[in-house]
Amino acid sequence: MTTATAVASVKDVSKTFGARKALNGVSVEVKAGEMVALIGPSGSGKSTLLRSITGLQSIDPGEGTVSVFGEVVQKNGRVTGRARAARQKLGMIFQQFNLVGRLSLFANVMLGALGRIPGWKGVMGLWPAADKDKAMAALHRVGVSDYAAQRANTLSGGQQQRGAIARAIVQGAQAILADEPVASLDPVSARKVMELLVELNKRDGLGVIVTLHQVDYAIRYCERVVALQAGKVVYDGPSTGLDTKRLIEIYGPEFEDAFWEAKA
Ligand SMILES: Nc1ncnc2c1ncn2[C@@H]1O[C@H](COP(=O)(O)OP(=O)(O)OP(=O)(O)O)[C@@H](O)[C@H]1O
Repeated sequence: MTTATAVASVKDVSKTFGARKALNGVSVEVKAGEMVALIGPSGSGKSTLLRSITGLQSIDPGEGTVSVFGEVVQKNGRVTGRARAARQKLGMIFQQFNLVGRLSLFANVMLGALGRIPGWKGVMGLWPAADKDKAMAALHRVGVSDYAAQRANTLSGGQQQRGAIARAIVQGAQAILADEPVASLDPVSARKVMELLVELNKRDGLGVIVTLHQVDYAIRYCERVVALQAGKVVYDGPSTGLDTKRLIEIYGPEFEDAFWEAKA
């Protein structure tokens, strides 16, 4: 049953690329305040599922629907007019950070507020003082306020990713959707980013959906895990329920590679 407070409600969603079904009848609901890891072997459909929720990827025509915070954002294979407003409630974090490299970290974080600032003011740098304060507070919170004036492309990956999280905070996101947020980071930076996501979930009540290559992180940081295999949900339950047998079933020959940090 769909609840109005669900961050995302995905019902019977398929997505076909040519002859390949990236998603094959997927149904998942993530409630507000949950922190859910999406795991599965390479090509199992994790990113496609996340992109379908954000409306960046249209789903196959048919019965499948995607709702975000109670608004239907995909129906009959089409992204609806509600998707844009719903997306505003989602802070998106990507593997490659998606900051504007030539802009300062501060300006990048201010871009999170752009949805609320008339364009010309944003372009001229005439940010309202309250938003500037908010941006600095967000940078401070994620631990990179010392780098506010530095160009984003001169920052380390971990600093950039924390900046991207600050941008989501300034945006006023009610949930974070993170696609492989730690895949390009060293283990220490990766842990800091995962701890930040946990903190936003536990302290601020933000829903978090995070795709992860490394099962270690899913088990350590997320209470619920949804595992995909060839576009189908093959596990949806507590991370504590993922024993070796299950993981071998999910990953097959890639099983050992899924424990990236343990081997490092
Ligand atoms: N735009 C596209 N065009 C064609 N095929 C695509 C496209 N996007 C995804 N696919 C295919 O859909 C399947 C699922 O891809 P997806 O990126 O969702 O998997 P994933 O689980 O996120 O993989 P990875 O862990 O390697 O990032 C793959 O077979 C992929 O090649």
